[in-house]
Amino acid sequence: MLKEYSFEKTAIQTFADNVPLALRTEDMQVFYGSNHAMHDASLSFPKNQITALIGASGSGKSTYLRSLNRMNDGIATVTGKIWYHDVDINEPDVNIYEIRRHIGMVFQRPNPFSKSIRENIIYALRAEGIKDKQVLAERVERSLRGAALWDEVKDNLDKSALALSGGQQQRLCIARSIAMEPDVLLLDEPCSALDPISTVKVEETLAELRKKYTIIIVTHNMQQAARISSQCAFFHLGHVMEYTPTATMFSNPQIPVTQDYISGSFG
Ligand SMILES: Nc1ncnc2c1ncn2[C@@H]1O[C@H](COP(=O)(O)OP(=O)(O)OP(=O)(O)O)[C@@H](O)[C@H]1O
Repeated sequence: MLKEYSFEKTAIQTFADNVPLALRTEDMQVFYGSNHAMHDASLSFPKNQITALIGASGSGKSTYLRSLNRMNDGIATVTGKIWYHDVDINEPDVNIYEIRRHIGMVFQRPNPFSKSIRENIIYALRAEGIKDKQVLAERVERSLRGAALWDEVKDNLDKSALALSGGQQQRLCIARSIAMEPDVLLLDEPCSALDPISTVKVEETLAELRKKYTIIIVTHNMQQAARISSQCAFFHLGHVMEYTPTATMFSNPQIPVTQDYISGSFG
């Protein structure tokens, strides 16, 4: 039986004024009808770092992540503020397509379009009005290199994306996201459908991408969170309970619920 923990006792780090932030939420609450799925989530995400969101199934990690680029529009009611630079992107009048250009998302299951590798990358760019062949070719190469896929596919860009392995497809989805040159990349358990070798490739890719992008990743895999993230947020039953440097979370968790989760008592 799951112990009851106090939601009053949390350990949430904030950052000094001189730490540049890519994104910040203030008192975010999410409701699916009458289900209050996320309570008072106030977190800051430093630029060019990887932040991992961890917690048991149903704790609200995806709900929180999806709210960051308004993917919950029409599905849930999200209140509170989501600061991207000086703009509260949770305001109804902001352009959500524009937001998603800056805050891209990669999903759990690789979901390439049923088109060629090249087309997967340039589809959205064309929709943005980029027509110049040279520019498109450069973006294809840059994005595939960024996602550490270029060497494996450069001679087969017209091959169907669906013929790639699962791990390659996921890196193609990352390439598709970074082709839009976002600032922030949200990843919802991007490795859960991948084998260990593909997982290592994706993790290496993320470590490289961090130099250019801010990354927020949901993962069930605590070893993965420990390997790749600078800070970690632990979610429990729709509450952010602890947000600390990753080394602290795994070696010296601050509150009982995190200690129990990390030590495998539940989840
Ligand atoms: N589309 C939806 N409609 C209604 N309720 C939802 C929806 N998505 C999530 N929920 C509810 O919100 C709560 C949090 O779910 P969420 O998927 O965010 O958790 P999670 O921590 O990401 O779980 P998992 O690790 O299993 O993906 C759960 O009670 C879930 O049933």
